[in-house]
Amino acid sequence: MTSSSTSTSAGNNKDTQQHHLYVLYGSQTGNSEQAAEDFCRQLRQKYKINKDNDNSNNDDDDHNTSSSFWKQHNLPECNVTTTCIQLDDFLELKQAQFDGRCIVIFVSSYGVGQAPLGAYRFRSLADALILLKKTMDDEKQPSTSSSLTNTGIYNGLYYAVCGLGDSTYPTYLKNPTTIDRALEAAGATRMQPLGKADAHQMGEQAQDKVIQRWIDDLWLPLAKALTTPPPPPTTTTNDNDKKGVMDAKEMQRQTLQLLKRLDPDFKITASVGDNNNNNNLNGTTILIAMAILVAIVAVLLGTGVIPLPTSTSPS
Ligand SMILES: Cc1cc2nc3c(=O)[nH]c(=O)nc-3n(C[C@H](O)[C@H](O)[C@H](O)COP(=O)(O)O)c2cc1C
Repeated sequence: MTSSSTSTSAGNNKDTQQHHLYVLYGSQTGNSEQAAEDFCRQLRQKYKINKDNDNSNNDDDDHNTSSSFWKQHNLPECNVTTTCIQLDDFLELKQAQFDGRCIVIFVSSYGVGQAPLGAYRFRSLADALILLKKTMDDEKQPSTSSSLTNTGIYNGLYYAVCGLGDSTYPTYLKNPTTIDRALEAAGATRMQPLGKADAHQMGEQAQDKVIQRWIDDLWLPLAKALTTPPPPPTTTTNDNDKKGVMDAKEMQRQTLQLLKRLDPDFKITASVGDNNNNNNLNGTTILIAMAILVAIVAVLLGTGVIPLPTSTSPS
């Protein structure tokens, strides 16, 4: 499936902050996809901005108080839009646009601890990020090995992963665990611990109940992450210990570069291509080059440097 849906938590007001959240999923039999969609639907209710003291429009849930979630928690009011999309579609169709500073992931394990449908590419990205981190750690001097380093690609990105699996498999939650660790290894900040929703459990520990509790626990850390002003951005990963925030465009560029290295067939659209790659001619550059060429030919013809073809009349 390659569909995505975008929705918003509230109407627009000029004083209201605007934030965008990608809700990503990888799902073989639909459980993670359902959880992601439920999350987006609940977010619209939870984060909605109520008009002050307007209780006339009573909804059938417990969130319809005169004070919004934001006010209750003393946070600046936010209009949060979400895009619910498969993990690999985020990389391929959205070209890894990390512009919202936050991502929330619902993903299962399939096969033997492998990725489910629509998450293979994201999993290979995760494996590569972990390998990159390991290589960096191995190269570090023993005297400094105690200080944590990361690849720095996702410094400044907030994330949370809810994993779905089945504890009867020896590879229980292997895929969500790998993705969770990879994002941390790349410098992203975990908003809350990995969710462990086990299809084998019943009662209070049943998969859907665990997912709902994980979602309920996320509202506040997510709201804080969305409204915390980011430190000044950096475009370098050289000094990882500085933990400077990576510019979103740079996160995107480095992710796409890595994906291209993992799979040379991976398509990077021209508009988000490698900034350092001068082979990326855009439409304007080509038009200007053509205009200059036409002007040069006109001058050469006008000055007689290039003779005009003489017409021969039929005898
Ligand atoms: C063929 C098959 C393989 C599975 N492999 C794993 C596995 O390796 N690790 C795990 O934790 N769960 C495994 N599961 C359980 C699923 O992850 C679990 O049912 C989950 O709820 C599916 O969510 P989804 O519909 O979003 O894919 C497997 C299930 C099936 C049917």
